[in-house]
Amino acid sequence: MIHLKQGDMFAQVGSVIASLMFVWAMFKQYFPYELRDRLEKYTQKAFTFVYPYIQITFHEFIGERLMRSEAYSAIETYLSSSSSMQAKRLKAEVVKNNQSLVLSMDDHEEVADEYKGVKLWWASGKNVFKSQTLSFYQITDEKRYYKLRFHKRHRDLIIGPYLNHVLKEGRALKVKNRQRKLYTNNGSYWSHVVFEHPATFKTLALEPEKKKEIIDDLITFSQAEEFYSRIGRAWKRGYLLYGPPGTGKSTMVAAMANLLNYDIYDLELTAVKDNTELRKLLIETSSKAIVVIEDIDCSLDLTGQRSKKKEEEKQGDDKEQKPKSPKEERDGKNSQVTLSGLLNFIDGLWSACGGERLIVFTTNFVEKLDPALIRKGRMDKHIELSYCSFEAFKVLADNYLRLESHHLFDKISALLKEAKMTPADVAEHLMPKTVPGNAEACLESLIEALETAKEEAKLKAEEAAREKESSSAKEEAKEADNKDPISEKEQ
Ligand SMILES: Nc1ncnc2c1ncn2[C@@H]1O[C@H](COP(=O)(O)OP(=O)(O)OP(=O)(O)O)[C@@H](O)[C@H]1O
Repeated sequence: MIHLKQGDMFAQVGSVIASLMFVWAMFKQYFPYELRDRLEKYTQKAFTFVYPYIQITFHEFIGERLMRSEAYSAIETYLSSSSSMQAKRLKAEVVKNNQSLVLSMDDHEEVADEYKGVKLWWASGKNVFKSQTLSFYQITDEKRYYKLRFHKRHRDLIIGPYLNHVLKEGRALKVKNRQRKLYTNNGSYWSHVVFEHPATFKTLALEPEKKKEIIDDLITFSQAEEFYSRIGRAWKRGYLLYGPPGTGKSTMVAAMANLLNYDIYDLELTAVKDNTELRKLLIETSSKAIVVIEDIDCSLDLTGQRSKKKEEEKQGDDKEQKPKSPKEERDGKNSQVTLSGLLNFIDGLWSACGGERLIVFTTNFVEKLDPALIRKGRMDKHIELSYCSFEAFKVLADNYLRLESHHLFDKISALLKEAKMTPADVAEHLMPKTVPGNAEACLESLIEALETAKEEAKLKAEEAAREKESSSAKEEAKEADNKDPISEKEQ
């Protein structure tokens, strides 16, 4: 308490001195130059001696390119929590898809803060510049700043731990309030929309143990900044999601982003001209992001590029390159991104810029991918998403029909073991077709579809067995024909 009163007293002394300084600034021109210089030197000394406060200014813009300062915006967010309680004039900003309001102090307001029993003051202000005159209009430019004032005896505490605390809190609040984005690239530029996919791990149809393992892995990653820096690795992790179409690969990417509160950069590789453009796109991604390349096997002709190249070299294939067909052009075969460019994108020197990034590839044909692309260290975790199991079905039944058990579940469990059906197909049957929904009708429709799928699978298996039999009979006949007639005679 005494401390705070002392602080207030100093603040008053400070403001008297500041007024004197102002008067001095007005009248100093009437003094001879030499005297003025000396007077100024001694008044500065006296001022710092009497005025016991340190003042730090944080400008809104920094650098030659006038980038918005990260520290300024973290301070702005930090102060939004305390200033809304104290300041009388506030600015309002709507965030999170128009669902919440963030208040911050308006220009020329002052609020007090306290850290470990030490009081300090934050003031907001702005400088207005008249930059250009355009016919009748005067263009003005505003540059805002925050000023932090504290007693000089607390210098070490404020410059070190307190400012770190402000920046950390401010960044954390910003992440909490931010509206997440879904980016896509148009050539070498990212454009975005607000990311609003509702998928979560709770709604994802997957075996519980597998789900838990993935969630634990993701959370461990997101909290492992220190670990990654200790072991000297860039703070990023690669996920390869593979499996047939409709097994939830894209849904899982959305669930990952929702779990970790990350943005998604959906990279359309076929629209990227070359490796340089790819690197530029990578540099422009922020941290706390998932960079996803969907259907990587179709994106570019990267599959087994190395082995193909070797084969060509062996054959001494020096044929002239054929002109590309319109389909090839459309499919992005005109992109000059190479496998090595993509490998560099994943774990080259540039990949460490930004940090806290997941790189996710999805594919239906994992066996087609070049092993170098998916080796551990690049794609650290390989996750297979497959046909719907009974455990996965139970998640869908709970989501779609609010059913935890039903007398038809046993039948469905038995059928799912024999018939292959993707979660997407199962989900389609569980979609209510009437209002109000009829759960039993949905389950029966699923059973019917599973029985058909089972029948089809049986027919396919029989046909495959017949084909195998006839081809081995053909092989045997061929072998008999090729047998040496002399050795046969001898026998
Ligand atoms: N495991 C799952 N859990 C919940 N819903 C799923 C799951 N798999 C598929 N679905 C549903 O099926 C639809 C298609 O799924 P999704 O696009 O994620 O599959 P995919 O594996 O990415 O397919 P593709 O390989 O064709 O891109 C989704 O809208 C989702 O509702």
